[in-house]
Amino acid sequence: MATAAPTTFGQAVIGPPGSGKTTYCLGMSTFLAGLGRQVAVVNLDPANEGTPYACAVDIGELVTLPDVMEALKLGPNGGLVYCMEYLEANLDWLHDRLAPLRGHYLLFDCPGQVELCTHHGALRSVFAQLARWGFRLTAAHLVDSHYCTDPAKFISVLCTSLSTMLHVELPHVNILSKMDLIEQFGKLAFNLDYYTEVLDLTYLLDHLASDPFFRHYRQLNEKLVQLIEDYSLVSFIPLNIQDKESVQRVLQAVDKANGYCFGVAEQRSLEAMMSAAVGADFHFTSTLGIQEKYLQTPEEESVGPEDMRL
Ligand SMILES: Nc1nc2c(ncn2[C@@H]2O[C@H](COP(=O)(O)OP(=O)(O)OP(=O)(O)O)[C@@H](O)[C@H]2O)c(=O)[nH]1
Repeated sequence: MATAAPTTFGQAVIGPPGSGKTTYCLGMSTFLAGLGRQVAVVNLDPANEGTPYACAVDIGELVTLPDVMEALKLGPNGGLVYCMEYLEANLDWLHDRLAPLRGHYLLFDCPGQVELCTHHGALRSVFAQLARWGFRLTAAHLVDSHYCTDPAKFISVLCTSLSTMLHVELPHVNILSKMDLIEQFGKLAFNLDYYTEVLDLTYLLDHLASDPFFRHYRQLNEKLVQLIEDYSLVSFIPLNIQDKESVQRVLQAVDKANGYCFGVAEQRSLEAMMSAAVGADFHFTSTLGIQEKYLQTPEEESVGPEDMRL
């Protein structure tokens, strides 16, 4: 009698270019290996030339962006779309490469082109096929946290995150990456939990209206914000990939989303179910902790750099 393939859990790591996907795959795979999970990273980004992690499967064996651009005289965007359509048409290649990795915990490093996750069909159909083959993936969607410091950019991040959630059709965790750099380009207008919980965006609209340029677009922004609030799906988990605590918080959310925490392995069942039950509380207190770590308080701001020296 044929034995059933072991359930394979993992993450599809997606997000705009430069949001930190490859760095996340390296950091998360190291963290998971430390926990004792048998982890493997699959590079599905044909633009990645040389990855910092050891690749168990590399799309570069099937198709590369430079080859496609040269052969078909396409630019980088058209080339990437073609590569993903090529992968979609050659899923048996992926199936064969993944077969020996059944039972591993898989991280898929995906290309960053935004339309692949918001409206183009190729990547979505790759994910759908993976689900049919029994891979239980969570989409780990990274966005650069410094967008929080600009209300207009934050609204567009919310729109992109929402359409990605609706399009990709996987259990989904939105992540604000590079928390250590959040205030690199300006101060946050509100506490961090305002941006992570996404509960009431009216204040953001008011803040935006103080800018003479955006005042003219108030109605448009109102409608966008209303759409995001009506769906009530988008929220974020802050991450600094160098900080183990924040990597662990992301992993908890990911494990909850794809059901890994309810599995039989590890001594985790009860504890994991409890963490699922108190998730809302935990998330709130953890955001406060992160705020204290990475954002300056008004008192600290009033102290000059000399005063802060020990
Ligand atoms: N300070 C800081 N830098 C980070 C963090 N995560 C990623 N980076 C940096 O951000 C830059 C982009 O990271 P990548 O991992 O290449 O981003 P990517 O999303 O894979 O980029 P593409 O492959 O172009 O889509 C690199 O210089 C990383 O070192 C973080 O948590 N903190």
